[in-house]
Amino acid sequence: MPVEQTGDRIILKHPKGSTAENLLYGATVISWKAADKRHPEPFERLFVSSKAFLDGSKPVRGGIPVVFPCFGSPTHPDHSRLNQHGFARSEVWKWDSVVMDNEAGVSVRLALEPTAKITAVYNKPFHLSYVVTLAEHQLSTDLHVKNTSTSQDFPPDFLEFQALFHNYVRAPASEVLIHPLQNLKYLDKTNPVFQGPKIEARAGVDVRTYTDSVYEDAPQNYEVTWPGGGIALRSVNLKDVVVWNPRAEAGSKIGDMEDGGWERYVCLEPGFVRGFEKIEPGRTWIGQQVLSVIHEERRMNL
Ligand SMILES: O=P(O)(O)OC[C@H]1O[C@H](O)[C@H](O)[C@@H](O)[C@@H]1O
Repeated sequence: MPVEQTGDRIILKHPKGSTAENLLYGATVISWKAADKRHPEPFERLFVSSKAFLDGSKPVRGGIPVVFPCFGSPTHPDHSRLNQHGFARSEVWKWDSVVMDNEAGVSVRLALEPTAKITAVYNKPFHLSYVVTLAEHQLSTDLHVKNTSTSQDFPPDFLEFQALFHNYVRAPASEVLIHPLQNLKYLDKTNPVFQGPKIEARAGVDVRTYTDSVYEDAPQNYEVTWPGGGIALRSVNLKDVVVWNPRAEAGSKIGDMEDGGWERYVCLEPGFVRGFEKIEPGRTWIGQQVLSVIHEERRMNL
């Protein structure tokens, strides 16, 4: 069976050998295994901390948590009672359907609607659906956000939100380079005194020191490479991108981070996180990303 649902998770298997695993909790992708031309056996492409909680008691430290409707601490009045990064990553989503099941891709849809628990902290009408698609060398995730308000009032009952895919890309963190981010404006969240905006001077961005940078109006087409491997990331409607690695400086203070875990991943997170996306009643917004295996050695010349 290309799609298997066990109690709390969904397993996708592509006929060419790649696999993915999705928890209903947070709709979090916790595993994506894919081969490349040099390694014909599929291997893990995402990082999940060995100390991560997978039982629904805490957002998963790793994989691809879905951030909605706020990124970081809430700044919008509609989000004032929410935790950091919102509720989508810490609610149990519903299984919806198999969207596609052929050589082109194996694809499933999960959904999240207001529950009493959500409404107690976020009283806005919405419907989320999340489509995860596995191809031989690719994983795509699409978040559909619908404003389900039927209000005819003026001004309209807008749904205002931020959204982001918090990808923990498994990689030798001390050796990765991410590009193209040069000349982009970014906020440096590691700096308690002056966050910016600053301008990125580097052709290839590394994470050898504690990094938490929010790039604005980015190209939505990136590569993270290291000697012997890499992942390409393309996004749609996610104009910003965050690069995060806590290193020991901040990582050693994260309770569910395994020792030295920061050496084994870089977070490359496409999102709409500067300002707010705003949709009218009845309207749907779609944010999408495609993660692709890079097959050949593609080291930047810096
Ligand atoms: O610990 P979490 O709530 O999962 O957040 C983990 C990280 O997420 C993003 O990358 C933010 O830019 C960071 O500031 C934050 O530390």
